[in-house]
Amino acid sequence: MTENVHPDFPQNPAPGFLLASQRTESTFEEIPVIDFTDARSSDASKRRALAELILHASVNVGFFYLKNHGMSEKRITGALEAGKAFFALDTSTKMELDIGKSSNFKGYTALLQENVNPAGLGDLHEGFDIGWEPELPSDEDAHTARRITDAAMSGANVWPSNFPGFKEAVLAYYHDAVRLGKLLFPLFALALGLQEDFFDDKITRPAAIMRLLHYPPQPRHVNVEGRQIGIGEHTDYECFTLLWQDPVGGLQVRNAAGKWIDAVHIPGTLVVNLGDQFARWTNDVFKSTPHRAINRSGEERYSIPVFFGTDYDVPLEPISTCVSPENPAKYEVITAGAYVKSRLDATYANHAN
Ligand SMILES: O=C(O)CCC(=O)C(=O)O
Ligand SMILES: [Fe+2]
Repeated sequence: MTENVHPDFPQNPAPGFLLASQRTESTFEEIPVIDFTDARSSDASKRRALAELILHASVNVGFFYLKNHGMSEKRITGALEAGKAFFALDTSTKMELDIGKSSNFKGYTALLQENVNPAGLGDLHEGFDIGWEPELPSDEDAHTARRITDAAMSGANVWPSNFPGFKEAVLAYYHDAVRLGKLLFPLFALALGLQEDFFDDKITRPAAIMRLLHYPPQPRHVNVEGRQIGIGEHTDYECFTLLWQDPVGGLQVRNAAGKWIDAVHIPGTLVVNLGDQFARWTNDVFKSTPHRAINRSGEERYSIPVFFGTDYDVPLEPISTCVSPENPAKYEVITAGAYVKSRLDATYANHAN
């Protein structure tokens, strides 16, 4: 035990240990801000202290802001501008990349085409989705064997033709985000009382899905009891999400008392939230918290989530620190890929138009 680490944070926790951390009342009013500087520290006690902050945010809120995350502002602006230019194209050009035509959930989602909340009438945003793409050809060679067992939503990305610079700007952001995600996994492992490298062989070709999102202003007459909003109430499907949002605002997080807490824009930060793969893996010690977005600003809103799952062939087996004889595993074991695909199928099958 190092002096910076809380005594409740043992190095070799027993099975069931983290069940004691299960939140009972997530009536949070604020979303914590966590400084990520120590993620890159060579001092293990600093990384463990950071992991402890992440543990608390994960069991009590399911959301936190990351500051000093290290992502390049230039790349963020590049991806944002690329998204704005893409969404400004005419609808027929965008519909050439219609996600509905894709067998692996890649491409363009028109306004109201998606519906994350089955009680909703379609989500008031348009989007552009990509999945894994290697940064260097050698990344791909190293994982050829894995491709064979990949789930249905892996496979080639689609890109607009005659649109110079778009693919480069989007992929530059994507690879920055993947690097950041790969730094977060070891911290979540430490937070769960696991070896820091627990996820390493499970994220060789991570199921990182990136979306460019555009939320037009909410028309006043359409807000039928919240049933047609920017993105309806939902939980995310993967392990965690890294979200960049512009200053327009509109993201809200629901606490256990049913109160919507604004996840306001904090300059220089990214929002991290946990998803259902982690909830399943941790037997609900990490809970994925419901959230939604409503753009009431009267301005256009843009955001860029990247959803981080493990490699698609990894089974979501409950983690030992989160299971005990009194609290047996709640969820059936399923591969990460099969789980995410089932959720994506539902999202696109639900749409109201
Ligand atoms: O755009 C946002 O602020 C939230 C997006 C979101 O929750 C999602 O895409 O899952
Ligand atoms: Fe979400």
